[in-house]
Amino acid sequence: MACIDPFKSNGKRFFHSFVFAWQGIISTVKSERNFRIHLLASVLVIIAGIYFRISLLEWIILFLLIGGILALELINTAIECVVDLVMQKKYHPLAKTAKDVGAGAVLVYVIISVIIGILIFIPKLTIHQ
Ligand SMILES: Nc1ncnc2c1ncn2[C@@H]1O[C@H](COP(=O)(O)OP(=O)(O)OP(=O)(O)O)[C@@H](O)[C@H]1O
Repeated sequence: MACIDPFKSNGKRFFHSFVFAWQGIISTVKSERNFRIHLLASVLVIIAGIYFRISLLEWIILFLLIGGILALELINTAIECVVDLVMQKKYHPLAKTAKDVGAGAVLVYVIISVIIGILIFIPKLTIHQ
């Protein structure tokens, strides 16, 4: 939360915000199987990019897609946590909508990323044969 501790120096606050963000990423890696799958897929895509010697523009596109998926998955996890915290195991159609829409956002980005990945790598596969 902004301005929660006015006595902390700006430098310390800046450093702490990195530590908290890193803690959020680590807890998502530990708790979310989908996030781990996306991380593994990202590593495989990077290895494929090195193997096929893709262009600078293709690297930029790939990193935008990888970063987008991981960031969206983190936001989706945050939505799930807030819903679970508020609902305390109670059922509500709006809680379902919130979770399903968050998951849908990730799915849309994954589908687009797969299509772009195919457009980048399929021509390279045919050239290599
Ligand atoms: N409190 C709730 N009220 C209504 N529907 C819910 C609630 N919690 C989860 N759901 C719905 O139940 C289904 C499964 O949810 P669940 O929480 O098990 O998985 P998730 O959070 O969507 O994803 P993950 O696999 O990452 O845990 C989803 O359709 C979700 O929208």
